[in-house]
Amino acid sequence: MSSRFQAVAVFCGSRFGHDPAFREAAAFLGQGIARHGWRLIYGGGHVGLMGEVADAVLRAGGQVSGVIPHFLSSREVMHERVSDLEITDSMHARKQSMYAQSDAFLVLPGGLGTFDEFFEVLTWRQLRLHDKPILVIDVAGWGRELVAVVDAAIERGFAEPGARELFTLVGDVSEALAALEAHVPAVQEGDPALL
Ligand SMILES: Nc1ncnc2c1ncn2[C@@H]1O[C@H](COP(=O)(O)O)[C@@H](O)[C@H]1O
Repeated sequence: MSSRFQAVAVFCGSRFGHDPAFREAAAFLGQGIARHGWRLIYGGGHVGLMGEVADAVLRAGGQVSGVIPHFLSSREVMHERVSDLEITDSMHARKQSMYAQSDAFLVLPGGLGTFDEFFEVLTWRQLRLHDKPILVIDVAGWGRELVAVVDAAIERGFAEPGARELFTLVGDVSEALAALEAHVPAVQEGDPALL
C-alpha cells in the first residue's frame, strides 16, 4: 500500500475489444490501483475498457479523476460517479491535464486514441520532458504487437535503440503493479531538465 506514487494514468480503449481477457485485465487493474491507494487518472468516459477500469477502482473504494473534453462528453458517456471530473475545451488540454496529474502511465489494450496517448508520453520522455514510468501491459498479445512497431522503427533506423528503454513491456497486470511498487526514480525531482 505504501508507494511514492499518488496518481497513475491509465490509457486504454473506449471499446471492449473482442477478447474477454481485455475487460478482465481492466477490472483487475482497477482493483489493484485502488488497493495500492493510487488515484486513477483517466479519460473520464463510461465506455469500454476506460469505464471498466474506473468502475473497478470505485467499487474497490478508490479515487478516480476523469478528464474529458466537452465535445466528447456524450460520445464517451461522461462518467457521473467519479470522485472528480474535469471538462476541458480540447483534446490537447485533456492530455496535458492527465499528464500533469499523473506520476506514471499504464497502457492497456485500445485503439487509435490509446496509441496516440502512449506515443505522446513516450515521445515526451524521449525529449526528456519527463521521467515518469510508462508501462505497456500485454494482454493476449496486444502489448507485444504495439512494441513491435517501436522495434521496427529502431530496426529500420528511425529511432535510437535506447527508445526501447523509455518504457517497459510487462506480461500482465500483476507484473505492472509490482513494477510500479518497485520503481525507483532514476532522476531526482527538481532536475531542471525535467518538466
Ligand atoms: N487523437 C487523440 N488524442 C488523444 N486521445 C485520443 C485521440 N483520439 C482518441 N483519443 C482518446 O483515447 C481514448 C481511447 O481511444 P481508443 O481509440 O478507443 O483507443 C478515448 O478517450 C479517446 O477519446
